Amino acid sequence: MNYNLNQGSATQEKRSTYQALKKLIQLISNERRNLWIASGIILLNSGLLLLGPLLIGHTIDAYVRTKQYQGVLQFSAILLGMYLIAFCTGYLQTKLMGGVGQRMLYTLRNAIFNKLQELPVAFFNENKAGDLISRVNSDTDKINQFFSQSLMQFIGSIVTMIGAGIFLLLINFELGAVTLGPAVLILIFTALVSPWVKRRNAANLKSVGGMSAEIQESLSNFKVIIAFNRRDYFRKRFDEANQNNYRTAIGAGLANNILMPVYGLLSSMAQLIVLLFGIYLISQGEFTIGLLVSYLSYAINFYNPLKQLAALWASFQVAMASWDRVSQILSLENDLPQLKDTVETSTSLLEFRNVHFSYTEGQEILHHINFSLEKGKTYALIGPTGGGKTTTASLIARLYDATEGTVLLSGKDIRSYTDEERSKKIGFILQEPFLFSGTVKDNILYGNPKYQDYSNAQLEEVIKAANLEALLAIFDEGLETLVTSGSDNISLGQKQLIAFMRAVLRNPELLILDEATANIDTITEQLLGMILKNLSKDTTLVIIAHRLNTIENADEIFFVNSGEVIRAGTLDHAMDMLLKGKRKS
Ligand SMILES: Nc1ncnc2c1ncn2[C@@H]1O[C@H](COP(=O)(O)OP(=O)(O)OP(=O)(O)O)[C@@H](O)[C@H]1O
Repeated sequence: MNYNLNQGSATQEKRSTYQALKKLIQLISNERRNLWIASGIILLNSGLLLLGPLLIGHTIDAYVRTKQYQGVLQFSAILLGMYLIAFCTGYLQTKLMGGVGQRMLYTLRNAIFNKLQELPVAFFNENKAGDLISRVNSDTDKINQFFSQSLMQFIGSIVTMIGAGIFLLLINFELGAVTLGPAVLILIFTALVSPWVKRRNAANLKSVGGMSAEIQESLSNFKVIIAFNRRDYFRKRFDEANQNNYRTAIGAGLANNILMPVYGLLSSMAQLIVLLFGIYLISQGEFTIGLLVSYLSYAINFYNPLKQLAALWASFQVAMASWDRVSQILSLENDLPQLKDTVETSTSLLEFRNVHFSYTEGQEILHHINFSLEKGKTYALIGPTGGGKTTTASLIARLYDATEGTVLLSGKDIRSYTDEERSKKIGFILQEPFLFSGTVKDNILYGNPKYQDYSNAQLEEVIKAANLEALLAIFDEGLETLVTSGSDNISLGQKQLIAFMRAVLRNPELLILDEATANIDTITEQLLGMILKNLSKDTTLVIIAHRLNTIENADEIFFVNSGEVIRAGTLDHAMDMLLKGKRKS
């Protein structure tokens, strides 16, 4: 599966705006009550707004022209009451929708974050963290802004327009038809430019994601940048990303505002038509001044919301473009599905059967691999850089699935285990261990529910029983040693020790160490060797190492080169192969 969100094919389905909107609305389905109340308020407000001109027209014709000022005062008081009700209900509606928007934002961010947690390693290889952060933070906020600030105005404007349009046609059909003529032009124009507006906004959001990715990359690599004095290089890259964002923002701004002047012009034209045609009708005795005043108000009530819609339409298009980016993530599926229980077909703890693997289609990294690992034995994977050791280990831990062939764990297809079952059986100490902010204890217990509620004293007992005591002693404050964000207060070797303790305490059946001792001094390395030796006799070890002394106790050595895994026999032979880069079948 192509997980690259910035390549068209990662979008699972091309959807119409209607379908996209329908899916988005589903997210706030539990807000039905609030939405109904808000909609009721809109209807009430629009009704009051539409009743106003009728009352004003009636007041002019019935009381102003006949100079009955008491009637004028009475109707003015009614109008004032109506405006006050509209003010209060408008406030209530803003409050309701603000809450709906924030809850939607909360749900949406949770949904994306949970989806990100479900996705496989391949997804994170293909996408930059900065772009993903921008989708989680900024795109969701754009959707929230539309829902909390614009949606009800949007609906209110449409309701008022429809109501005003009906009044215009009812009062005088001919005049109404002429008045509404420019609106038809506006509709056609809007329908024509909308896809373009959405594209401009999508390009802008993409550039915001790109800029965020640049910032993230330079911030997380700042030491290399400073050490290599490459600040100018990153400044230039950021400047390019910023310029791109500037260009696309101008494009989006223009697109978002293009409707405004057109709406303004056509709305003024409509009012001019009403005035000219209305005066003509009055001169013919078919219309009254009061009716013309009402009529003009309705025309304004029709075209003003239309102008407002032009602004709201832009916010709608931004929200839709944001939703496309967000739903792209939500519609992705993990391409490492769990198979239904399969039959046991191997007696080994782990077996690679005719395994082929490619990260990218057409570029095979592992070719036709066959080997098996037995319970309680220690295996070493050696070979030149880029030969495929980490890839082989990643397939053992099912970070990826074989493109062809099968990996069997305890005799069954590795794909038939749940993530929980598999991660319980297999421990993987990565080349670059990652630690979370917190304490050494938090990091050691990460992913280990068994000791989660243990006190420090109890945990220290467990650590002692696992022979890890000497490793913990390396940390000044023991279990309570702080690991700060980015874990810069801890050396790389110390990080590897924490990752080591984390993996050993989980007591897996198969433990993979990928260059796990590369940054550890020889004495501590010997200590780790002892700890590994004292692991349960049933634990199988897979050690990837460049330093050959690390693997001298291995029961079997595999030489991994050019995507092939070959039994290397003795350590001397393996060394010979490594030195000569010789390939042997
Ligand atoms: N995420 C990835 N996407 C595409 N290609 C990859 C990816 N990771 C590794 N490769 C490629 O796969 C090949 C094998 O890489 P791998 O990391 O398995 O080698 P290795 O033997 O572990 O190297 P080292 O000793 O340097 O850790 C290399 O050609 C590498 O470029």
